[in-house]
Amino acid sequence: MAASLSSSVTHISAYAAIDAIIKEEIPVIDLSILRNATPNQRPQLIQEIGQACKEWGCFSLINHGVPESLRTLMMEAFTEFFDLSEEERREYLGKRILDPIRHEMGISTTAEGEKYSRDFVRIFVHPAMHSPSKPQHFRAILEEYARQTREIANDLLTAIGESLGLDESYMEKALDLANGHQILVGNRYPPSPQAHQLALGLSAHSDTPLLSVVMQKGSIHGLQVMHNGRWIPVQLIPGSFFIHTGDLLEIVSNGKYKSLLHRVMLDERSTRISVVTAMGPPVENIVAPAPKLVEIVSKNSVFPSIKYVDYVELVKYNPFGKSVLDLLRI
Ligand SMILES: O=C(O)CCC(=O)C(=O)O
Ligand SMILES: [Fe+2]
Repeated sequence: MAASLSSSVTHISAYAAIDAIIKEEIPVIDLSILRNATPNQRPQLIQEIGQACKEWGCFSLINHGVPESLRTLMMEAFTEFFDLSEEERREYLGKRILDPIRHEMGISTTAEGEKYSRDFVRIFVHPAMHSPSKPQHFRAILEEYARQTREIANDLLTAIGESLGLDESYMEKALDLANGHQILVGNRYPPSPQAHQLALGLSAHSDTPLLSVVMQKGSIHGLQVMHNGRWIPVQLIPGSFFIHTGDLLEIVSNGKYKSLLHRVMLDERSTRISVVTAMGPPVENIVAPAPKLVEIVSKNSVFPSIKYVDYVELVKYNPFGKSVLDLLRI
């Protein structure tokens, strides 16, 4: 009896363990299916995207249509940028938050005193296109990569709007995505042997814009996402993009889709490079909860209206050590 009881307990706990693993699998969305869906097929896909945004705030995107050759060229161009001499990169160093090209290097410290180490270059690529002048072909590659990833972000934002019950064109029109503000960031994280006692590449944060599209080089994983109170390492499917929600989407959705909290851990032996592009409305636009969601979801606005640039300034100069979304929440 005892034996059979214990074996059935083992059986149940094995299933529970499998269940836990399944539950922790980041959702996968196939963009080609969404783009080619018939009107009958679309609602199911919209629902899957909505569920991924609500439960996870992120998903892997496969069959996205960006050729692997372009992704590789973009990675190589950022790698070459980081390999330029300090002298050559100096003109972009440490300027103001709204400068079109901003480069920073080395170790930073959070408000809580946590140290983290990464080099990055952040470039505004739309509606006005900017690019460092080196390496030589950077601008052409950047322009094409930005265009293709912008199309992806905009298609997904339309679908996300639909998943919130908004009209098909709400996101595009209310947020003026055709003139939207797109940022491209190249990140380089150094290896960190245990003896250095430096574990973090980027401290826990959420991204400001609506939606982020992440690509990483090779299989050096380091990105982690907060899910149900735990940090989950992201194992990127080769060739996929990793998509996640940002603060402005949390505002537009009136709190229904939370902005994803994420961080990056350093690898003991290898340098990791990632390229992140994020899409927002034009920087002078006012961002507010969609009126329909205020009526349907809560009868109240969870957030006040705020100009995108003002939000960016708040994030940059926030002295409270608390997320700006939490400070704004009504
Ligand atoms: O390196 C990554 O995978 C993510 C970087 C990131 O979170 C950011 O640039 O905001
Ligand atoms: Fe981020």
